[in-house]
Amino acid sequence: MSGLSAGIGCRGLRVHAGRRELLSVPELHVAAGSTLAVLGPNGAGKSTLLRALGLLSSHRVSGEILLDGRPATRSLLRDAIVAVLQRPIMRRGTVAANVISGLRFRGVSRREARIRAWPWIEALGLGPLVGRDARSLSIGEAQRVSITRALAVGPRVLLLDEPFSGLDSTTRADLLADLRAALTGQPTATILVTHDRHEALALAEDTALLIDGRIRQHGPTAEVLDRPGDADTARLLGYTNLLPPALTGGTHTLVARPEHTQLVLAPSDGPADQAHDVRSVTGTLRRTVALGVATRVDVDTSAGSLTCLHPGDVLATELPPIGSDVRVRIRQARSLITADRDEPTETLPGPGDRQGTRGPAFDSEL
Ligand SMILES: Nc1ncnc2c1ncn2[C@@H]1O[C@H](COP(=O)(O)OP(=O)(O)OP(=O)(O)O)[C@@H](O)[C@H]1O
Repeated sequence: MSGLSAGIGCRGLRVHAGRRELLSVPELHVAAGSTLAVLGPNGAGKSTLLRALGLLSSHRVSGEILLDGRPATRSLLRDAIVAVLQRPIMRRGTVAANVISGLRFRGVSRREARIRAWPWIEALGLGPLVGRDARSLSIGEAQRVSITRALAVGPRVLLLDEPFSGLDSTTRADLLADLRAALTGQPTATILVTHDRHEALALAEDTALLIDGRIRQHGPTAEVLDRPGDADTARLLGYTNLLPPALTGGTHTLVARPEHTQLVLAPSDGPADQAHDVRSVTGTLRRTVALGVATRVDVDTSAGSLTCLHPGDVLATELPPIGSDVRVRIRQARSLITADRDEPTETLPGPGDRQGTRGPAFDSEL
């Protein structure tokens, strides 16, 4: 492999449906032994990218798919790639039969397949389920079987098309952790497509943000998730409050997460009233929604709407009436980075805010 980088990638990849360009990726490489998350909203082109990488697209595709640095053919890719889809497909028979079926499909004898699959069955905790009828499994169990089947093949390339999206949060967290552990040290190049930044954080060293068929940002996951480059990527990453200079009196557009944006409910809530203090903006209270674990408060400002999130239940008596003039305090915000990435990232720890301000935010999903 001298001079060629092991893994999968593409060069000048473009996908069209009729005249519409669905995807344009000038260059992408996922090295053997590493995981890339492709994070994007619905319709961004994530599945289009996976299908194109497997040369399985039904659309017009141009450019090169590279396997270990060389242009790949469909048959080379068929041998190299295993895909796990959003909905697990279980064949008739037991869990054990399903796990070995990927190897059997590739011509491995039943005996050899059992020997090779067993460490993966153990690693993914499927031991107690091996004798079960695979069609009687819950969706979480079936997805675990589907991932184990893929890993047992020892694929050079593993494509994961939102396999965790139908799972409850505990099942998803457990499976993500087990998969990450299982992939560690393996020579597999893995691509996870997802719309969930928490999955990217849990599984992938690197993340690419895909919006409208183009990669807007690409780099180490923690860095990409915490440094939105523009309003679209900020929204994708949970920085849904946009604070232009006209609103804050500052010099850069800032973005903030709802959980770092709160109504000033009492004077003791902090010194948020200095002139031009970017931690404080004014607006009109539009509505409040009790979410159980938090109270959401929407505020209209001269530059659009802001969402505030207060932990726990805020009593109605503590909240000003709808239509009141209110002040909103921004406890942490980021400057949108520019293309040259030299613009300073502005982080604003609020008074008494002891949270770390670097690194990805492990905030709750709203
Ligand atoms: N035959 C087609 N003609 C026109 N547009 C198409 C066609 N097939 C797909 N598209 C469009 O391509 C875009 C990308 O679709 P794709 O399924 O790759 O997105 P995605 O990021 O995987 O979305 P999701 O998260 O919703 O699955 C979408 O806007 C979709 O409407």
